[in-house]
Amino acid sequence: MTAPDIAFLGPHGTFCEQALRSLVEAPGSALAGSRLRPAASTTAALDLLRAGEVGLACVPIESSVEGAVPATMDGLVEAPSVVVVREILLPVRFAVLVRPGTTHDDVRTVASHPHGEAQTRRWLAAHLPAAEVRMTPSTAAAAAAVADGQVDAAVCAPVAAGHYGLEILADGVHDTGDAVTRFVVAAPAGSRLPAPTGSDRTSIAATTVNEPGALLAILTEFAIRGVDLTRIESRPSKERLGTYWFFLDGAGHVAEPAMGEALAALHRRCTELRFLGSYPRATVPAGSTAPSPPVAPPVPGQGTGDYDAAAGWLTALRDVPDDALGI
Ligand SMILES: O=C(O)C(=O)C[C@]1(C(=O)O)C=C[C@@H](O)C=C1
Repeated sequence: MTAPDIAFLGPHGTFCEQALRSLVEAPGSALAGSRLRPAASTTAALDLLRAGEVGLACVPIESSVEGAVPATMDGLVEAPSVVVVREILLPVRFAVLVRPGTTHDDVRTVASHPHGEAQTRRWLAAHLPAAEVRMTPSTAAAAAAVADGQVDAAVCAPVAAGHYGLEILADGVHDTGDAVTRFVVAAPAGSRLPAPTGSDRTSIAATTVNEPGALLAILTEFAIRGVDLTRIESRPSKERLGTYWFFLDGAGHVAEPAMGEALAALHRRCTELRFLGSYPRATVPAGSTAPSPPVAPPVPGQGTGDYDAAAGWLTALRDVPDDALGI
């Protein structure tokens, strides 16, 4: 199989590119040799995937400091469907980059991605209080804008300095230490899912009727099967005010009975249900001081073996020979 082209949030020098490279350049990666194609936004990266111009798209989905990336959440539920096949956790460290020779006093404008700005807001207020802050579609787009002379400084990844011929004015810039951003790699719906590893995550998006307890009923389908929910978000359905997509991530793989049964129950219960993928749970790379996300202990009686035993018991109850006594 030839390695697929992969779109990512560009231009070159984004955290997204670093995250993707950590996957593609890992020893033995099935993606070695993939062509990486920068896209102007997360929406554009997912559009390239939907248009069939790339086989995969890597986009940021959430930050430990700033939360969800709304454009990605919205992009994941659009039609035609896509599925997440990998997640990547990347510790993020920001630098302030400037054109060579620029000093603190020269900085009148500073640009970054909204998540970059949100993670360095207090630092900027303390160190560049007079600078006007502008938003760009990515942190590397901010670095490119500095190189073009459109702004004086960018809050971005230190690697962007090499891409755009910039200098580091300040490094290790953050308001909250040990920030981690989570990225996902999406494939067209119908792609073969990664096999269960024993430590997986499944993502779905669901809509439901507006009645008391409707969301609780969804959550209950996971709770009664011992599925640890790792994230819940809502986004407007965009049809009218007050209607939402609920995005849920849970520990487990759709191929496992607990998760599979929970999803089947949601299929009966929800107005709309989108399966957004089952993929291995990522951990923060070794060497980082940032902690990996917590993992809940397994719930007794809810393992695959327990489900198999229960299914066998039920089959035996039902499987009565045709000539057996009865009424
Ligand atoms: O702009 C980038 O470099 C990105 O990869 C996006 C992104 C994000 O969406 O959160 C990734 C990491 C940082 O938190 C800031 C920006």
